[in-house]
Amino acid sequence: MSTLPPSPPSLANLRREIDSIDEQVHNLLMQRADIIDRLISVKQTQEVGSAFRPAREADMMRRLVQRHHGILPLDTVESIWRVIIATFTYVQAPFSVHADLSLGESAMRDSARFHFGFTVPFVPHFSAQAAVDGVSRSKGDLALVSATSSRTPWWVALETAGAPKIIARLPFIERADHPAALPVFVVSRVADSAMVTEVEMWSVRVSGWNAEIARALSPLAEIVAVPDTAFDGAALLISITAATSLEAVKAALVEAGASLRSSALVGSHATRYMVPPTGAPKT
Ligand SMILES: C=C(O[C@@H]1C=C(C(=O)O)C=C[C@H]1O)C(=O)O
Repeated sequence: MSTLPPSPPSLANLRREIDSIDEQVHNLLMQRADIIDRLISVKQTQEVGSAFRPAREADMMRRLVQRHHGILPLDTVESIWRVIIATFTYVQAPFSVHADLSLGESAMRDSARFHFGFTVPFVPHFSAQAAVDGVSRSKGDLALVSATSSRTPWWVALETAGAPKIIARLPFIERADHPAALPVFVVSRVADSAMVTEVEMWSVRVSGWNAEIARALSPLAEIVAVPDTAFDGAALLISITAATSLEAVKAALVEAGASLRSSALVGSHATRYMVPPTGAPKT
């Protein structure tokens, strides 16, 4: 005698399961929000510029990727958590995101919306300098500027004590097919204790800058350069990772024929974190 195969669950039952999960997710988010009041007083959020904590956020995003599995796309989980985290930061201390649109509007807008959602106000600017000025005038706003190219040496404005600093590089989780892949620096004022110092960002001014020197330096460090005609030189924004040192980069600059005029630390961020493209075959 053959037994009948178990009948598949009804659509109505599956929808009841989904409704129950949605309710739990919503309740948990409201519980998460209930913690904010207590967090504000413990963290003294109001006293130090932005409530944004780059070290904590980079760590949370990495753990999210590490525990994620299954058919739900990583893009979706990452964007949901970016909106959760950015909105909770905003609820602690309202801030705006000032974005430089001068190098292309759509990619920058995608990055801002992916990383900060639609609740955090978006303020468009037509130069990196203007976006950074917007942050300098504010208490806890953030600026988003390209991390790979620039028309002006906007980072020079970060050299003074009390000026905002580069605090993060987005996306936190890099991959070849990232939906908001534009490499972006976040500039803001945050508590020193909240900074990640794995990659230091240095503003270095040199004279005698040319394409050959840029080529000689490229294996050693990532550099954004803006020519400075007054000194036949350049304003450089240099990433110093654990694999190199400012001294080594300076020595290579001099070796290649440039002379150093000044250097100043203008921020730091977490080590870049790469995952394979979504759907890439496992190796
Ligand atoms: C909640 C905090 O503040 C912000 C919001 C976070 C969140 O919602 O998880 C995480 C880091 C901060 O940018 C915190 O500092 O822990």
